[in-house]
Parts: sequence; C-alpha cells; structure tokens
Amino acid sequence: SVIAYIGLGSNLDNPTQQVESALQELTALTHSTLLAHSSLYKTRPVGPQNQPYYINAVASLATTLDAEELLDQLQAIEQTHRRVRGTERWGPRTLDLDLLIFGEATIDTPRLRVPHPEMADRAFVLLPLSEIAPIGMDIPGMGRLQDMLRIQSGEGVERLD
Ligand SMILES: CC1(C)Nc2nc(N)[nH]c(=O)c2N=C1O
Repeated sequence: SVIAYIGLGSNLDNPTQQVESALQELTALTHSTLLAHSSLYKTRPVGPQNQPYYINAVASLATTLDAEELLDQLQAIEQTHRRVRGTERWGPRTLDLDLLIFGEATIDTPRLRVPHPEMADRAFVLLPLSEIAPIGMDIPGMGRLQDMLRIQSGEGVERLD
C-alpha cells in the first residue's frame, strides 16, 4: 500500500460539520485505512476574498487503490456533500477533497496532478500537513516540507482547538 495525503476544505453549509463528516467518510473508504488527521483550521480564502472563511484539514490514508481509483472515491464523497461542480473555479464550495500526495508518485494527467501543484505555497495545506507528516518529508518533485513551511507565514491560518 501507499500513503496518500488528502486535503479537506469547505466554506459553505456549516464547514466544520462538512469537514468532520468527510473525515468520518474517509474511515469507510474501501481498500484504505485512515492513519491520521490534522486539527481543523479556520483559514482566510486564497483567491477571491468575497467569500466565507474556509475550514481546512489534512488526513493521511494507507491505501491499495491506485491514484485514479482513490480520486474517484474522493469525488464520490464530494458529491454526497452536494458539491455543485461547474461553479466558479475559485468560488466557495461545500466540500473539496484534494489528493495532495500519493506515495512517491508524480502524476500529471488531465484528471490528476500529484503532488498538488499549488500545495507548496498554501499555508492552509502545509500547516495541517505538518501536524501529521514527518517534518523532513520529501514531497516528490517539489522539495522538503520543512523548507516549504519556512517560507510561509501562518498569517490567515488559525488552528481550532
Ligand atoms: C479557492 C481556493 C483556491 N482557496 C482556498 N482558500 C482556503 N483558505 N482554503 C481552501 O481550501 C481553498 N480552496 C480553494 O480552491
């Protein structure tokens, strides 16, 4: 099996509830085991500011699914949260499940880019990720987590106790 890291985000319809229940659903994925999840964070929107704050988290999963199969499962969970696709690209959403890292794989297909190309400059991903990943972890084709964190300010990312 490989270890996959999943980014969770929501800023519509009770985001804390959306993320909490998505974490529950991740424990029920076939051929997968939820290993850990971060705290929840309240984060300022990246992109258009005229939208609500997000709730973000990161989870790690041991899985024997391949990346595309896992993506299918994640998109199915998004659907159960009434994720209305085709809405504004950077607009608000009930639930985003992003496949951030899939073992040592680097994938670049029309459906899937892994590791997630924007994660290196997103504190709303790096801070929760650093709670559950080894700080020296190498992110395939991108560099070390600790080096990415160093150039991020925690501004606009608040851990919820
Ligand atoms: C619109 C965009 C880029 N901004 C975000 N901003 C924050 N803070 N959290 C997100 O999960 C998030 N997701 C996105 O897709």
